Amino acid sequence: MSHGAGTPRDPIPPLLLVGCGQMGGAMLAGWLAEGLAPSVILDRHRDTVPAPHRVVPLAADLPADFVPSLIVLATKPQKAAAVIPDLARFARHAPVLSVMAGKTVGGLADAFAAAGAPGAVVIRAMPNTPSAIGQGMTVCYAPPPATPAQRALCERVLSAIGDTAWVEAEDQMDAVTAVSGSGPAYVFLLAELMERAGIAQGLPPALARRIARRTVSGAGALMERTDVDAAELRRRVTSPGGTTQQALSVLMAADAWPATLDAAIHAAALRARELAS
Ligand SMILES: NC(=O)C1=CN([C@@H]2O[C@H](COP(=O)(O)OP(=O)(O)OC[C@H]3O[C@@H](n4cnc5c(N)ncnc54)[C@H](O)[C@@H]3O)[C@@H](O)[C@H]2O)C=CC1
Ligand SMILES: O=C(O)[C@@H]1CCC=N1
Repeated sequence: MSHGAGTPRDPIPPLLLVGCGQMGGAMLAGWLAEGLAPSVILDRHRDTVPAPHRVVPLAADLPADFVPSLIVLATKPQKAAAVIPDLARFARHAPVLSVMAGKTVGGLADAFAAAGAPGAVVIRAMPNTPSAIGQGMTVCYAPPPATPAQRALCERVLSAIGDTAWVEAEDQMDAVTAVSGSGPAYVFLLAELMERAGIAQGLPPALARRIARRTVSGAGALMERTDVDAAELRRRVTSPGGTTQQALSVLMAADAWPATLDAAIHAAALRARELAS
């Protein structure tokens, strides 16, 4: 997130980023754009990072002299057990920020303890992919052992790539995951379906694609710049007896979007709970 010309900030503290796929890569892009202290990325599927950062394919290749301020865990939840033993030596000195869906701070701290880092502090965050352009939404949860300084460190790192919020109850992270973690996919699906429907209505594919994408991004940008409720912004498009009202009578039928989105978000939250184990 830009902090304005003429107000240079210290770089984001050095990170050990473990897992640099879709989400880790999106966060890294955001951090690189904001200025990141020399950091190390562990992922055998990532070839390069700009200097002075380093990428290593295997935990055995992690530089012995590297002292990260924060370990960002961004592998799939199913890989957590495999990767944690290699990170224990770092977790004795730096907090761990897990962005993995479902995985609880207690379960992760236990895994670090079993791997030889009994005092490891794990903080959870649920970011989303617009972090790549500083437009992310990240919600965090810190358990009681986390110090104010450790919370502030996570806030510094995550606020560099978008908006942040904190919850006091860890079980809310599953609902957050279902709304804002997975949420960009719902919005991209909307663009996809609008494009397809435009083509079905006879538009040239390139034009259908362009107007669908621009409508979604323009509506998002408009919402970003106002506190007006989404429902009111919707009403402002809806002329009585006009075209939008006809469309919304389909979309807003009780068994249409209201029920569908509710069921979708419920399913995602349930899945997050399952991923805990
Ligand atoms: N994709 C998204 O939009 C979001 C994902 N997340 C979370 O982020 C995590 C990663 O998800 P994605 O980036 O989508 O998955 P991904 O599959 O794109 O990335 C995972 C990366 O981890 C790497 N990896 C696997 N084993 C490793 C190991 N032992 N050491 C180091 N790196 C290893 C893989 O090579 C891969 O690049 C998941 O836990 C997910 O719940 C959270 C919010 C949003
Ligand atoms: O689909 C997933 O499980 C991850 C978590 C939120 C977004 N992607």
